[in-house]
Formats: sequence, structure tokens, C-alpha cells
Amino acid sequence: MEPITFQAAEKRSAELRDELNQYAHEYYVQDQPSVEDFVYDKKYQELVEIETEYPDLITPESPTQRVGGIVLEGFEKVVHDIPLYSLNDVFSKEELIAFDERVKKAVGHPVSYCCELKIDGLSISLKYEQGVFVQGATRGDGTVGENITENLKTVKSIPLRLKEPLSIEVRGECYMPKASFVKLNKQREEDGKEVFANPRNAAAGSLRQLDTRVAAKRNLSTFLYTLADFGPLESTTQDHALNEMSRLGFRTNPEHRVCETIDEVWEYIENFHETRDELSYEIDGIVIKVNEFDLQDELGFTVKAPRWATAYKFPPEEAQTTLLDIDWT
Ligand SMILES: NC(=O)c1cnc(OC2CCCC2)nc1N
Repeated sequence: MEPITFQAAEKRSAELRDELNQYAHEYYVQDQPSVEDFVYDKKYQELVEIETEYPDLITPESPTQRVGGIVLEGFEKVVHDIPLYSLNDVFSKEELIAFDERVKKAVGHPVSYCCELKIDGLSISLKYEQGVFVQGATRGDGTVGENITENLKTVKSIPLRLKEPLSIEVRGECYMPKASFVKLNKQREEDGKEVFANPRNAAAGSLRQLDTRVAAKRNLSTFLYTLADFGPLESTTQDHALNEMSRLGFRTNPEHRVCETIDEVWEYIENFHETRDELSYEIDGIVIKVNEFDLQDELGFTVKAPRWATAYKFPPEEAQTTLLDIDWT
């Protein structure tokens, strides 16, 4: 390609960055690619050539920054301004009904619930300043986590810049899709390496890598589910917050549903208990949250968990076809 002037390179690289980030958003966040891979690859190659010629044109959100390439000494500690709470679990319909009774007694009237699949991955917290991804951390003990920003930058579904210049913090799950888990373990077996016990461990092991190029190759993904620091956003319900996070460019789980009664919640639980093997990711239950944020505030927290949420845990899968038995190709 004939060398181009800096001005032409500046304009062209900005066009390519926006175009490639839009293609990546459609592919990794919306699961609806609008172009074939070779179209993306060709434009990506052009951007690499321009950035190689003019390194000053590289920006934090350039798609070329997703491949990793630094080896960290270790992970710094991060103190979470807003704690990441855990959930009180329930294991039966009776316990779920008791949860609903406690909530109704405390607020004095029936409430609607936002039901979400309980993704079996690693809890992460993402901080943005004026729309730019500035820090990613593990949950840790809920108050102190580890700074894994460099590894999370390689996770393609995590936006490096939001659609609006907001300063917010969101939380969610980083997970490894079942098909990627099977492929990784087959490769590790061939390489004589120890295999991962489950996708959650594989995701955790990938994010604990000090060499970011390793994390970049592990095909990790995310579902975000908590608006922690709202910034200027004004969601009043969990369901609305999920829709806002999706609008801002985050990947959220499409199966969330508002249920008006605990019976509807139970229907939702039974449905996904039966069909979860069809999902491309592992879930270990259902998270049920009081939908209205003002009622969540009224209910508050115990020492470790919100009074306004519970997790219905599925019984461990006995004699279930294991992931390795299923042909994921
Ligand atoms: N694994 C999940 O999919 C998941 C985990 N946690 C939460 O909510 C937090 C927010 C307040 C307490 C728990 N939602 C989820 N969907």
C-alpha cells in the first residue's frame, strides 16, 4: 500500500476504528454480525498497517488493543467503593415462597420481581470515566478485589468506550461459553496439560493469567447485570437498568423477565431448569430481585447479602450428559 500522509492516516484510522468497533459490537455484544469475517479482517489489517506507520494514532479503544501483549508482575488490589454483595440461596419452592412472604411483610404489599439467569462465571466490576473503560476488577471478598483491567480489555464484549461519555460503574459476570470450554480442554489434553473442571474455573484461570495474550485467546464473554454507580442515569427498576446497560453497549442476558407473582417466578425457574442444557453458557440457578429500586432501598441488606434478592440454586446435575459428551461443533 503506498504510504499516506499523516492527515490522511488520521482520518482513515478514525473511520476504521469506528467501523471495526461497530462490527465487533454487533458480533460480540448483539450476537448479530452484519458483515462476513473477511470484511472485518481486511479493514483490521488496514488499521494495523496505518497504526504501524503512525503509532501516535493508536487510541485506547482501537480494536488493535484487544490482543493483549503485556506480561504483568502481579495484580494490584482494588477497593470497591460500593461493595459487591453475595446472594442468600434458596433450594426449594417452599423456601422461595418464604422469601416472597418476608418481602411482602416488610414492604406491606405485593412486589414485582426481576428474574435473571444465574450465570456461572466470575463476578467482575467495570469502571468508566467519561465513557472510557478505566478499570476492571474481580469481586474478591466483596470489598477488596484484584485489578484485572488489562485482561478484561481483551474480552471482546466489554466496550472500551461507551456510546455516551458517562462516568459509571457496572457489575456482571465474565464467563467462558460451553463450546470454548470443550475446545480449550481438548487442546489442553492434547498438550498434556491439566484440564479445567468447569467453565467457571476456566474463566477464572484465564483472567488470572499475567500474560494478557493468553486471556485474549480464551474467547471469554460477559453478561452485565448491576448498575452500581448510576452516574447521571435514572433507572428506577432493575429491568430498566438492564435495558439501559444494553443501550450503552454492554452485553446483557436477553432472558431477564419481570414476574408479577411468585408463581410466575416459579414458572420461570422450572422452564430454565428444564431447558438450560440448550444454553450456550452454564447457569447454576435463577436470581430473583425485587424490581423497584425504591423497594430495594427500603429492604436493605444483611451483613453479606441484600434482603431484596435471592438465588434459587438448581440441584447439582446428576448423571447429566457432560459437556465433553455433547458435540458442540
Ligand atoms: N451470577 C449472576 O448471574 C448474578 C449474580 N448476582 C446478581 O446480582 C447481584 C446484585 C445484588 C446481589 C447479587 N445478579 C446476577 N444475575
